[in-house]
Amino acid sequence: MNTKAKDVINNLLFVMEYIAKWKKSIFFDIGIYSIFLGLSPFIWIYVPKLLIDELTDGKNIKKIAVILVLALVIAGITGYFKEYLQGRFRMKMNAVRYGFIRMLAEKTMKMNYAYTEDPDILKEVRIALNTVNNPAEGFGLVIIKLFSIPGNVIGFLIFSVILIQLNPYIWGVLLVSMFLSYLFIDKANRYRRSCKDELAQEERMSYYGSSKLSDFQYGKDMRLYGLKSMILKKKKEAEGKALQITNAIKNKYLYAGIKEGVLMAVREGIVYTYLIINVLNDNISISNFVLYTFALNGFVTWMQTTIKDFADIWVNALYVSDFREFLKKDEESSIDKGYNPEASQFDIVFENVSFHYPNSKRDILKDFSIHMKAGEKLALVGINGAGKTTLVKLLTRLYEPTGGRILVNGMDIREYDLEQYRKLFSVVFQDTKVFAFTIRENITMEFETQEEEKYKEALLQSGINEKINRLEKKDGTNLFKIMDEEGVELSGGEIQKLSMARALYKDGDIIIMDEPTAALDALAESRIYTEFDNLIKNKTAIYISHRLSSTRFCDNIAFLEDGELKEYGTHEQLMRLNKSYAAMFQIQAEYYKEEGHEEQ
Ligand SMILES: Nc1ncnc2c1ncn2[C@@H]1O[C@H](COP(=O)(O)OP(=O)(O)OP(=O)(O)O)[C@@H](O)[C@H]1O
Repeated sequence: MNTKAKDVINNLLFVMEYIAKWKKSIFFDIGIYSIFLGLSPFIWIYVPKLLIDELTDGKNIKKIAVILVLALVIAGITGYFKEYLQGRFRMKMNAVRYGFIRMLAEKTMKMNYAYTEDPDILKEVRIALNTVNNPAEGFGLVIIKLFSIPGNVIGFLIFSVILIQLNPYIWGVLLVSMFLSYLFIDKANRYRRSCKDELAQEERMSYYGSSKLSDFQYGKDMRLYGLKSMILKKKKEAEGKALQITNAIKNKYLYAGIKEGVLMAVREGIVYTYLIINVLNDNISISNFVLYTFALNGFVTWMQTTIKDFADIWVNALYVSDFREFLKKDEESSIDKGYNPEASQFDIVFENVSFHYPNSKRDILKDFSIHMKAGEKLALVGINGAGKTTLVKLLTRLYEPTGGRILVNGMDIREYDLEQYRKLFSVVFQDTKVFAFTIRENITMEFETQEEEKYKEALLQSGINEKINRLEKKDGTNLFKIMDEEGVELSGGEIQKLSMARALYKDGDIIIMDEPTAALDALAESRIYTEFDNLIKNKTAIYISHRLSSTRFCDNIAFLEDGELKEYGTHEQLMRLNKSYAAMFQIQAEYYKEEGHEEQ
């Protein structure tokens, strides 16, 4: 068996495995539906023959009426059940498809974070999404075809028996034409599949454009910088290319259709000539002529449907490969040994750590070493782009060092169970993201708040309670108007307070604050400074800030320059050293004196 056929079979087994897991009853529905589908057309093949026989020979009106009524009742019942089963099946098919969508979403979340900025991987995400998102493609189509193929095969076999009785050669002609039809459709299907990467690329650009145009968070920049026309142009260009690709695909199917039409003319010509000659020579009765013509038509329709079903299931089962390939992508923990970081305090060691981002050769960190004792509060300072946030990303295992290692309580952080390890951290990011959920949900990140007291304390300590108290629905207010027209938008400072509340509620054992007060007003900032010890308690903490006055309440200061640790010590030691840190501090102090804010 060639590898493609093996892939198709493995993929079908994969889909069936999950159907069995999530919606076993589908198999029962398939069985019943197949019987109805396979047998129902025979009513309309045999009924005309029986009627003609009765009309020409028996002429028994009662018998004719019984045949007709029985046929109509059976046709009505089978028709109803077919519709009913189809409707039921579609619902179940969607339930299974949603399962695969969830599987994809979970995988994307577990995927190595570095992949999220790799354009090739993003294209693969798009392709995998296409495989699950559209019910008429990929998984959806495979499941639908699994539903109809058995019935079609039953019908095909019964038609074959009738036709072989007529003439095996005629049946042979039909089979050959069926094989040729399959080749025509398969060629078009293969062409469509060969376009998937290119199409996904253009669709991604088009989707990016639509999502940004309709995302009100981008609205300000777009309006003020007149970005709308540029984005629309890029989107239109991508859509134009996508249309070109889909048009070329459509033409391939059109061409397959023309070839199929010619084939049909030849096939029908041969078969009808044969039948007519036999009727004229009295080898076939008129009622059998009718039976055979109906059987022929039925067989051809059946054949076409079955061929299309097989060709569709073949190509769409291959799309399932894209999805499965994506599931195999590296997850975040390369040497995860599943250790649980159990302790009440944690020390952190960066040991000769070097790092460059994927797709970039520039070393952001160079041989960086530092030792933070358990409970130590470290201020990380340096100019823009020095590598401070990158250090945090490495410590929280969003990226892995390209050289050296990071130890927490003496163990290489990659050996910890990732989920348990991440529970250690309460991080306030510079660019915290909030979701279109309630304020409470945005803080607790839980469906139902687990610790009410801790939650209330976090609201108070972060200062976000003042905003909440002014809202009619308090912390039940939704953010943004995307889901709720009464939703609110928070200011930059309020988002920062929310982010602080989120970190405090999480109550991680290691606290990281990356510019936590950059958007806060002077009062809110000073409250964070005075409350700092109370907020951090005896936990290990990293505080990144350009406001050097904030470094005063940290035990040590690490001054980074160009990815290297240039100065390290207490504020007094670095001031005595009188180098870059001291110079920076003096400049800020001067400014504050001039502005009339006495810093020291
Ligand atoms: N995903 C990325 N891919 C490539 N380069 C990146 C990426 N993220 C950051 N960088 C680069 O890494 C360097 C260090 O960035 P980082 O955010 O760590 O600096 P920082 O010291 O926190 O700066 P700031 O004070 O402005 O916040 C920057 O030059 C930045 O351009």
